[in-house]
Amino acid sequence: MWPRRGLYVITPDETSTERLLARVTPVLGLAPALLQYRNKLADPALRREQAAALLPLCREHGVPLIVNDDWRLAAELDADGAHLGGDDGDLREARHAVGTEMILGASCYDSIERARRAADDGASYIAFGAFHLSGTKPGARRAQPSLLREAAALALPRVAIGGITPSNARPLIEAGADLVAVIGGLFDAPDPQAAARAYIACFEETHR
Ligand SMILES: Cc1ncc(COP(=O)(O)OP(=O)(O)O)c(N)n1
Ligand SMILES: Cc1ncsc1CCOP(=O)(O)O
Ligand SMILES: [Mg+2]
Repeated sequence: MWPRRGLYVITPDETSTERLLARVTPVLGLAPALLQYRNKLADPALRREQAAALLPLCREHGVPLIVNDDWRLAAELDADGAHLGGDDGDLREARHAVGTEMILGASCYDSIERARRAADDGASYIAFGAFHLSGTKPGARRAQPSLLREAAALALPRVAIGGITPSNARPLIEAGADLVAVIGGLFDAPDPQAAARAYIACFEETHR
């Protein structure tokens, strides 16, 4: 059973596999709930290489590896899961193909309807956001924290994403975020490991 609460680390766009591993390792050492491999600069061969390189590292630290966008690659590599957005294929088809064990996350943006559909189609978690302006994805659709409360009825772990920092994470956790997914707040920080500690502390200090 994967952890249903805590920090969800997403990798930065990094074209050097060596540098990617060096950047991710200190954060993995803090045992975040999940790690997602996401790289919008990589071609298919580099994506395969980098996801495959992250897998043993994640296993060593006991952190489930989620592959962004591509459930087939996740299945092929025997990763722990995949994250699917609106342009990343059919969730129901993916669930049927990968079986019940694999973690399949779904982007629901600002839509409770989308979240209901994702729940019906076999999502393991539902992700909402962006809640704040994201430097990584400045054009991302924006969502309100009240959506996290509304989504409690779906009884799936709720992920908040988009411009989340240790300073603005607490209200989202109070509103119902079980996991906070972060790229820039970690990897643009001068000390990503210290930043990861600060996010983890938000969960320890915020009770619902
Ligand atoms: C945990 C999590 N939530 C949302 C997203 C965004 O997925 P998507 O809308 O497909 O956008 P890209 O990440 O592909 O740019 C995510 N990756 N992870
Ligand atoms: C992939 C994605 N989807 C909505 S915002 C976002 C980027 C999240 O990165 P950051 O934590 O840097 O805002
Ligand atoms: Mg996607």
